[in-house]
Amino acid sequence: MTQPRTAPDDGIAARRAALHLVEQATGGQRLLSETIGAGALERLSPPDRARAQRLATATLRQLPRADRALKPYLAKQPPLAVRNALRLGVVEIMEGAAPHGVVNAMVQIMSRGKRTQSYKGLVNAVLRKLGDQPPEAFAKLPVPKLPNWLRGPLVAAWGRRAVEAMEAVQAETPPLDLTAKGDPAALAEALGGALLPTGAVRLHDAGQVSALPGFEAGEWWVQDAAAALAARVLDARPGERVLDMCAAPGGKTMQLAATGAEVTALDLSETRLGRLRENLDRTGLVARVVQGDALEFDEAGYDAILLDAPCSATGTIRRHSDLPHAKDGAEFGALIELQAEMIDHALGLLKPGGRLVFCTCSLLPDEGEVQVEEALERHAGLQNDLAALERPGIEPGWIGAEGLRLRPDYWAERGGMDGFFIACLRPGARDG
Ligand SMILES: C[S@@+](CC[C@H](N)C(=O)[O-])C[C@H]1O[C@@H](n2cnc3c(N)ncnc32)[C@H](O)[C@@H]1O
Repeated sequence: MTQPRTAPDDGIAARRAALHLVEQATGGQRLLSETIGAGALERLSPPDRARAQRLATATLRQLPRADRALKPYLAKQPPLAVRNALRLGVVEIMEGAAPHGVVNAMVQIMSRGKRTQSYKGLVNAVLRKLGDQPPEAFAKLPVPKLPNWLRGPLVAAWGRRAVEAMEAVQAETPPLDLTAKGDPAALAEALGGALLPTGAVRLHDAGQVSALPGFEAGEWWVQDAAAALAARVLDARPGERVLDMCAAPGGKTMQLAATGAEVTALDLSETRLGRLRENLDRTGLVARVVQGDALEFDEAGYDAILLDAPCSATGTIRRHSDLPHAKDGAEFGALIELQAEMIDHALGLLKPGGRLVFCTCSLLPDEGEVQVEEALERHAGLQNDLAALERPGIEPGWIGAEGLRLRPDYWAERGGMDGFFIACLRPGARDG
């Protein structure tokens, strides 16, 4: 698939860009963030960029349903670029787009590519037939299942019914969650959103984020309701020295800075720190930004450290539907080792009486509960402060023996939440 063009059109540029993203995920095992980071959407207008991302994410979310819907019409599989065009087309139709517009756009896109032009008749015929189907036919297709490499460990950890409930939430377009810089109730009212019990503001069908009121003025930032809880558990106070150890792009840094704490935001990635700086500029919040490896950072004496460690990100699949297609779990072992090293290093940077909040956006106990169990074994006197997890809106049933476990199927009727694990650790006299 060639790079997208920018001229105003009938959604052609956005759809071509979406196809490029889908092709990279399904054929190149590249996450959308990686393809976008490499400049895939740079030549598009902001609305087309948002549309391309939305289309690619929806297509990857519904891929198994699209394949089922297409199967009766395909005697043999066409090349991947054509298959992905059919998948994208059928998902748009499933989600209520006018079939003739989708068919015309896809036929045009096929006719522009050397490898695809001979398939434009097939694309035309198949999408027209699918466009004639009643929308209920798509709604009855089975809920997409997670791939076996991930489903197996999740069923072992949480049980089959819980995983099915997570898959049902992951099959839906997630709402947009915002964290307010000021009063969340006022923000919810201004944007017509719902104020969640934990203080996040939830919007359904929000559209292009940067076009929402208050974005330019930095009155809020996008942050999943579950992700927002880690900084709440840390409960930073004005004047405290706080280290955000893996900080970029800065959702939690902004929460910490908004408390009046003296925040240092550390991250290995200069590119991601660029986004953190933009976020601080937009919101007018202040933090000291440091680029570096957390394991080599040796400035000690912090009152509190937030360690939002690099992880499998398996808790974020409802927002990042590319992950199950682009990943296979091969690198998770190395991440689990890195998380343990980071916990040990962070404990050594706390001042006596300090606290470490460790969190990951993972559904795998190896990146959450097991990390805490093993840290307690490695560090004599280390305390697991479960009382710190009792924050407004956090349901008692979410708190386990090792920490706060959040899952996509919690608040399912409200649109779910990302999977997260959060724990608050306090070194004893013999540790730290
Ligand atoms: C889960 S993300 C952090 C999200 C961030 N806390 C937020 O709320 O916006 C993990 C971060 O760890 C960073 N990272 C990975 N390895 C690192 C290391 N050795 N030292 C510091 N940061 C690292 C990545 O660049 C990434 O930005």
